Amino acid sequence: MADTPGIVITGASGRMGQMLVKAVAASDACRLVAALEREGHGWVGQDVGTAMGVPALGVAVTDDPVAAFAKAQAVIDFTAPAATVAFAGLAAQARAVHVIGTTGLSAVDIEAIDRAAHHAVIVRAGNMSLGVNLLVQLTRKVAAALDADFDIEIVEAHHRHKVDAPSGTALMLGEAAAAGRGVDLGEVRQSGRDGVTGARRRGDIGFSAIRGGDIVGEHDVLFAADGERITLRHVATDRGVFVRGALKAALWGQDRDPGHYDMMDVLGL
Ligand SMILES: NC(=O)C1=CN([C@@H]2O[C@H](COP(=O)(O)OP(=O)(O)OC[C@H]3O[C@@H](n4cnc5c(N)ncnc54)[C@H](O)[C@@H]3O)[C@@H](O)[C@H]2O)C=CC1
Ligand SMILES: O=C(O)C1=N[C@H](C(=O)O)C[C@H](O)C1
Repeated sequence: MADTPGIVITGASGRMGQMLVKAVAASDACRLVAALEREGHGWVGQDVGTAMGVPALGVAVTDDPVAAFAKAQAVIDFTAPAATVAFAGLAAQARAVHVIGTTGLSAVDIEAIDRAAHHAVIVRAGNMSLGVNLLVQLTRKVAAALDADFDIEIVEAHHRHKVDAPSGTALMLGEAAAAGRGVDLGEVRQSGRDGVTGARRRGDIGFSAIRGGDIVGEHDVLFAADGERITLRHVATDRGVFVRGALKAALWGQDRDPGHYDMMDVLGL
């Protein structure tokens, strides 16, 4: 239907991109208006459905973000940091809602996204699933209830293709644990122990990353004290949980005031 929001999917050939293209094309609540890939990608110019090996969807893959965003009310973006920063500026110029799932963003990247959010709605989260966003809240509460006798360790596991560590989700959980404890994560973050590291520093928040096979995404927050342990765990077995969250965010963002939002805002948590 022409009056539903038009959506662009960036990184259309990616693991998330392909699932998002299919979900938008199948939805009654929005329309697929463009599928974007990087310049030189073999899919550019082909129908995105045909390229994915499903029936044609009547949308050719493009490498022109300006033309694609001009047709859209929302851009759903699971690509890579440099692309996402560029898309934030272009989506803001087009006044399209920009849903950002990309992880591995630096502090400088996030500042650039903040600037774009003065002009348009941006919803950004290292994890779009309902379950993880609830786990973030639980982590903050448990960390606030316990003192530093409980060592906090965050363990994440992902597929062999993932390029960033710790995962965006692990960092969300670490930020929540630090906030619950009333400390700055930057002061207590401990990533990548190797060699003679010395004993654990009281109050540190540790991160460990496992990479292998086709693991979709698993996160444990461990609170370990003398004589007892608590583990909070989320296991994603299907990327559909991220797709559902991203579509929800794209629709939620319509007619909102410009700003940099997250999935807590979208889910009302
Ligand atoms: N927030 C969340 O809930 C989730 C976040 N992610 C994040 O999303 C990102 C993508 O993940 P995957 O789909 O597994 O990766 P992928 O590598 O399968 O897909 C990325 C796609 O982006 C495309 N791309 C890169 N630069 C581009 C550009 N300049 N213009 C257009 N397309 C470009 C690539 O060609 C590729 O097709 C990662 O940062 C990942 O951590 C993944 C799943 C859930
Ligand atoms: O790269 C992935 O696959 C995922 N990335 C996100 C992250 O970095 O936390 C979310 C999810 O865990 C899958």
